Amino acid sequence: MSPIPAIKDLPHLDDPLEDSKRIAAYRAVDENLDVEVHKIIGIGSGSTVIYVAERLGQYLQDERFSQFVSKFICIPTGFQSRNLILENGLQLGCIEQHPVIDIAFDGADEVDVNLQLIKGGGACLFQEKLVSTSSKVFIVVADYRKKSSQYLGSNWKKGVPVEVVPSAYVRVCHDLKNLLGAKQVVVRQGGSAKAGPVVTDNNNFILDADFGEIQDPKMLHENIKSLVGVVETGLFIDNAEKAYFGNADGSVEVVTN
Ligand SMILES: O=C(CO)[C@H](O)[C@H](O)COP(=O)(O)O
Repeated sequence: MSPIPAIKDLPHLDDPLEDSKRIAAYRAVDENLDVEVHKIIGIGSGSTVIYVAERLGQYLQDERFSQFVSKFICIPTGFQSRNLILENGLQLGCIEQHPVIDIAFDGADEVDVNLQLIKGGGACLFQEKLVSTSSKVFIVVADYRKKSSQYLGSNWKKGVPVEVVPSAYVRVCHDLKNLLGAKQVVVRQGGSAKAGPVVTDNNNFILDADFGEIQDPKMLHENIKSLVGVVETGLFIDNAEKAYFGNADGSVEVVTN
């Protein structure tokens, strides 16, 4: 057993960007987790949420909190998230058994002033949305680059991620361009790690649809969702309660809805 490291005493990591992710995640956990109340915890995906799971692992090692945290059931948003839960000694659960989650933490690709989000840069958007919309409280953890300068699409230039059923991808590409006005739609590729498209944890494809700056993310989400073949969009609407943005100087900006 060892007490949770105090944030002010943490040694710097090799990369200041990593410091900013870690400080956002640690602060988000410390300020929002109530070990006596929260029992079912959603754990998102990406490089920032790694530090959320790490912090929960530290709580588990602290004798003041261990009896509570050892009983937490953590609900993953995909393969990576599942491994984070296990690697940090936390109990893994599934959303079929726990459809109501007390609190969830996840990263984001861009966050606007109203806490509307673009997510899905890691291709986990469907399960991330399932978990975040099943949570009583949803907290976003991000580094400073994710804070939108104005509209969604100002910072994240890769387009809105859209998860589609594989047999429908050509039809959805067509509809995104011709019905909804996307400037460009690409089928996300595995790159050097895989010839051909990325296949999600749900065996679907991801389309990245460039709509430029998005003035009405709610309407765009609803329009995309209405297309046949679309499983889910990476626009997370009216869901996040707070966002923690870590800065390179070690400060954290907290935005609340
Ligand atoms: O939506 C996601 C994965 O689908 C991630 O949460 C998002 O890409 C942010 O990742 P990171 O914390 O690495 O910046």
